[in-house]
Amino acid sequence: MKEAKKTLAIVGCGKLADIVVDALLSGVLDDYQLIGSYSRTFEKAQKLAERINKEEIGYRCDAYESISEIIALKPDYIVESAAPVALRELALPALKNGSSIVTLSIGALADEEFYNQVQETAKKHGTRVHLVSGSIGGFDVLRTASLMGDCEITFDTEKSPKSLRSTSVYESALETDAKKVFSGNAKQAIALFPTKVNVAVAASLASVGPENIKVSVTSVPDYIGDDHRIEIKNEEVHAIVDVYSKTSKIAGWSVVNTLRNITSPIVF
Ligand SMILES: NC(=O)C1=CN([C@@H]2O[C@H](COP(=O)(O)OP(=O)(O)OC[C@H]3O[C@@H](n4cnc5c(N)ncnc54)[C@H](O)[C@@H]3O)[C@@H](O)[C@H]2O)C=CC1
Ligand SMILES: O=C([O-])CC(=O)C(=O)O
Repeated sequence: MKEAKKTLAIVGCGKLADIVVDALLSGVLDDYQLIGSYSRTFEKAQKLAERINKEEIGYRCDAYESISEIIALKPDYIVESAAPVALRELALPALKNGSSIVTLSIGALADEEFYNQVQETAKKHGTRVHLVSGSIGGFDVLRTASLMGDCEITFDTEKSPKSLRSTSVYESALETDAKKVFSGNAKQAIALFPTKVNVAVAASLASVGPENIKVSVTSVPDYIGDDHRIEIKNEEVHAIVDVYSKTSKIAGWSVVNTLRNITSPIVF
């Protein structure tokens, strides 16, 4: 018997959400139907819903004006592609109401109390939170190496000063001189760059925790894209996961990959 399609809603209708819709429309996510969208700006949610509706693919997607309306829809999965504050707002009520979450804004989980509440709520209600690989990868080796025993892990990012312009570390000298603009742990990093180092928190959650990973961010003039270099060592294993990406598209595609994995008979 053919399984019923899973229902999906998206919170945060920007560049990465658009990649999920591209995948839905091109048939790469045939096990899902996108039934609801929400974004801080209602027009963006409407625009995303219209992309589904104009194809006349046998169901409708509606745009909503609040996270609570999305939760009330009770979709099987909610894709969060907004910002850590949105994950904070939606996680507990959604998980309680029977929706699992696929999230990009993993930074919200650097707060241990929130992490524990999310974990307990999901467990109690039979729901799950999927942390996507985003702009990095290698969660398998990070989790496995840290299971084996004591390990050390570092996370070093290179970015262009352009992507730091909206942050407190920005100074005009960054346009001409390379500079390490942050050095600390993942909890401190996400507090300083709320939507730019979700990856560092993700790597820490897969290994030693947000306060025990050494994170640095270096600004490099005219750098195009982002490079994230993760290095983990224990007594036996020494692994380096280094992901360069020209744009953040890889993060959108990682949501698609996770959604496919959820319904796949063969699971990575
Ligand atoms: N884990 C990872 O590797 C990565 C994670 N991210 C996360 O994904 C998020 C989305 O990335 P993009 O699509 O590139 O950003 P974007 O700026 O193109 O789109 C985000 C959309 O969400 C909306 N939004 C922002 N805050 C919101 C809130 N509190 N409630 C509802 N809607 C809200 C914005 O209005 C915008 O339409 C980022 O903010 C970041 O937190 C981004 C890149 C990589
Ligand atoms: O795209 C990237 O390189 C990383 C990023 O924005 C994040 O982790 O939030």
